[in-house]
Amino acid sequence: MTAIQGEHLSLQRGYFQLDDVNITLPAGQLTAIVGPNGSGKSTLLRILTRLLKQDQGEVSVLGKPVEKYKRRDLAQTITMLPQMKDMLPLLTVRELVAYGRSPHAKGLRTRPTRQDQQIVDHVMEITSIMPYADRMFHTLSGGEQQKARIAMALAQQTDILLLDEPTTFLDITHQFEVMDMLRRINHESGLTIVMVLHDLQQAAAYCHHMIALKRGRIAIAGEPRQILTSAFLRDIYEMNATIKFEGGYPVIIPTIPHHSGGI
Ligand SMILES: Nc1ncnc2c1ncn2[C@@H]1O[C@H](COP(=O)(O)OP(=O)(O)OP(=O)(O)O)[C@@H](O)[C@H]1O
Repeated sequence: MTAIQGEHLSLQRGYFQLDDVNITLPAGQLTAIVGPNGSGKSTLLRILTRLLKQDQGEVSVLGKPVEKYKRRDLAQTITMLPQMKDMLPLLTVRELVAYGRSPHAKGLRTRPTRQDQQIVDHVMEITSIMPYADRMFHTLSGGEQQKARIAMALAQQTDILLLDEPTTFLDITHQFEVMDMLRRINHESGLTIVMVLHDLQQAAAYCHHMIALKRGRIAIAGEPRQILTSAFLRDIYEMNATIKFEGGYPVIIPTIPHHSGGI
């Protein structure tokens, strides 16, 4: 089953052109969208979530054209967590997570229901942020903040979660903690998770499916361990490297030119 389908998507933004992109995001899987800086990853995510309108092409979400969704129905189906730098609200962690329930509020009701509270508690448990529930969000470390933001997105209880660079700015321990957590949630609940990632090793180790963009076009898509090759790195990132699998984990070994007199 397909979670999101984009057909012949094009958009001109200044000098940048997203050019006839055809994309299929499988339901119930972890998908990585990768590609060099400025290749159009965030632009594509924003089109897929109707935050940006394409010049041409169609997007369908769970088989239904995205423009046929009422705003509230779409917010109950799909959520996108933007990059971390975009958000620093003056709320407690619990208030922030509860904010994820807003698409489910009935009428003008602003007070959370008992069910809302149970969902908020549940997502704070599974993201291990319960100990910070009453702390102000801005006092948390980067890794704790990212888990709180993910909890807020999970509280929205959508079928599809899109994350723009969920591990950027995190130290290596927190990067793996977040990736492990997302894989566990996908495995346990079948939530469709789509992430823009810069770390190709993590993308290949954790994701079922990988889509690479280059200069506004889809360069290649497929099973990450199959497509992550030296040719992939040369064609898409213009770098020379070899790839080894150590204990099943892909390791990129760059070819570093030797300069006389260097280290
Ligand atoms: N509002 C805008 N006006 C003009 N150009 C824009 C606008 N927004 C984005 N762009 C350009 O579109 C291109 C693609 O941007 P986008 O943010 O989608 O790339 P990205 O692949 O997500 O990059 P990164 O990995 O650096 O986050 C970039 O060259 C960017 O400068």
